[in-house]
Amino acid sequence: MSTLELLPAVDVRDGQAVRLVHGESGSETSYGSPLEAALAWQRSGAEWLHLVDLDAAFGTGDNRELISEVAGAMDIKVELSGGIRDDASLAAALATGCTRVNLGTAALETPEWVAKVIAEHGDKIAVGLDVRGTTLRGRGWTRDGGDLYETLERLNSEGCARYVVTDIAKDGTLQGPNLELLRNVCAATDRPVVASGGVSSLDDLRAISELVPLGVEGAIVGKALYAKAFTLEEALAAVASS
Ligand SMILES: O=C(O)c1ccccc1NCC(=O)[C@H](O)[C@H](O)COP(=O)(O)O
Repeated sequence: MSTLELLPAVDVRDGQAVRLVHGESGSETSYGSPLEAALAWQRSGAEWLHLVDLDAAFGTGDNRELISEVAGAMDIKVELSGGIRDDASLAAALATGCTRVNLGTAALETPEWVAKVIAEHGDKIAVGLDVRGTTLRGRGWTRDGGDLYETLERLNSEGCARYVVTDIAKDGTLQGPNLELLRNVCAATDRPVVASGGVSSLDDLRAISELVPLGVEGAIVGKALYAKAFTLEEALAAVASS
């Protein structure tokens, strides 16, 4: 069985590495320099970095130069997310040298553009399915954007390579991942799924690892690492032996 990939998260707001609760603007806890955080995860053995420009996601500006600096400093693969909604922001994201980008709002608001860039860029494009219940949320998770399973069916038919699935109710809460949601999404697609939101313990990571045969490829871990619930080295060892 393949090993679950781990993607430690660096979410950037106003130049700082932060974690939010339920993705809500204003709920930030700050964890200092994004570059230092990213380099620390790399030193600890990460193969991936999940890098988010929260200001771009919320429409409160952007951290484009800093994001580019962080991505450029990495020897590991980078997944870039936040505010990538048109040709200019996609070009800027890809120019960082990142391995892939996550589109969120655009998949809900400009589906024709998303179909076009999926056709052009293949597996450099993932779509973030950020849900409350089964309702998708866009614009920094502040606006409803349609039904999860209808959107998934459309994206499957357009050739979307991969989904990053977040239960907003769990995100940043250390309450454990929504395993049922992950199972349901895996049942509705044959594309790989990256789980995001709520990981609180090594047991959570072991539980997500059990979904690898169903199609879960990776897990994003944010708050638990910053809160020192476990180290990244411990997490990598836990998934390697699952
Ligand atoms: O990814 C986005 O575009 C985004 C937009 C608005 C609010 C939050 C957003 N992302 C948050 C993340 O990707 C978190 O890093 C990730 O879900 C980790 O969650 P957790 O392990 O619960 O801290």
